[in-house]
Amino acid sequence: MNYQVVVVAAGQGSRMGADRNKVLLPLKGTPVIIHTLRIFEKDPCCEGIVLVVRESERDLFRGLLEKYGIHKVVALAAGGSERQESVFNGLKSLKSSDDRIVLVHDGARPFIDRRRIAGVVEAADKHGAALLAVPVKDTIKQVDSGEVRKTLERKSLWAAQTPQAFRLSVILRAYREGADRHFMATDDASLVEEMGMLVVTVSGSYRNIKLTTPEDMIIAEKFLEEEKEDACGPRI
Ligand SMILES: Nc1ccn([C@@H]2O[C@H](COP(=O)(O)OP(=O)(O)OP(=O)(O)O)[C@@H](O)[C@H]2O)c(=O)n1
Ligand SMILES: C[C@](O)(CO)[C@H](O)COP(=O)(O)O
Repeated sequence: MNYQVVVVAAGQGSRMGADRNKVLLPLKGTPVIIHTLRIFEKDPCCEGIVLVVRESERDLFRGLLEKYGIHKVVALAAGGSERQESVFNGLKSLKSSDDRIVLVHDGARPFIDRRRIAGVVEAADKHGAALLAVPVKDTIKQVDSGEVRKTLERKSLWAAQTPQAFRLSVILRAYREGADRHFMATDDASLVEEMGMLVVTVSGSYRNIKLTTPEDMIIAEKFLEEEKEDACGPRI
């Protein structure tokens, strides 16, 4: 099933502590964001990409798209001070009918695969809203000022990933209502949940990491090495 995708790349990358936007950092010599965009560029079901970037980096991203032959980006939308604002700007830039499926994906997640993209698109077509998620591996504690307040029951806890997929009418309404009510969320599905609508999960991958801190870059380089070995066979 065809879809369009909003890819957000307008963050500060403060937890990465790099000298630039973390999605511009190189992985095996190629910017993180290009690794991410290539997946959608090569997916025949992807009808178009809206890329959300900081105004100050608009020309830089345009140059990268040209250099690496990313042709499916149909619009560059303006990033905001929070991810939620960036996503909303991206959604408003989409030219699509209300019943079509749209994905929202973090530019900092370059290890998504087409099978899982198809799975979350299909789930959104059936239910209206879906996200990739994986069971948490650690025990999660609710802590206040260094004191444990509660240990959450791990078997019901899942870590949300992206892409998150929605019928366009559903996610646009969720973002508009969230803005009207000044409801802040760290992911997109939360805004749909806030409306009391069903959101379903699709099994994600532990490889679908969000590059957030420097350790994640080390893991990402290793993932790329493995992908290269798989493609070309193990090095003798
Ligand atoms: N105002 C923002 C904040 C985040 N993002 C994007 O949302 C994704 C997930 O956000 P996160 O990992 O938090 O990125 P940063 O906000 O850049 O990181 P940090 O919180 O460490 O500053 C990233 O691809 C980031 O570029 C965005 O487009 N606009
Ligand atoms: C959307 C997300 O990737 C789901 O886990 C996550 O909430 C993004 O959080 P961030 O602080 O904007 O990276």
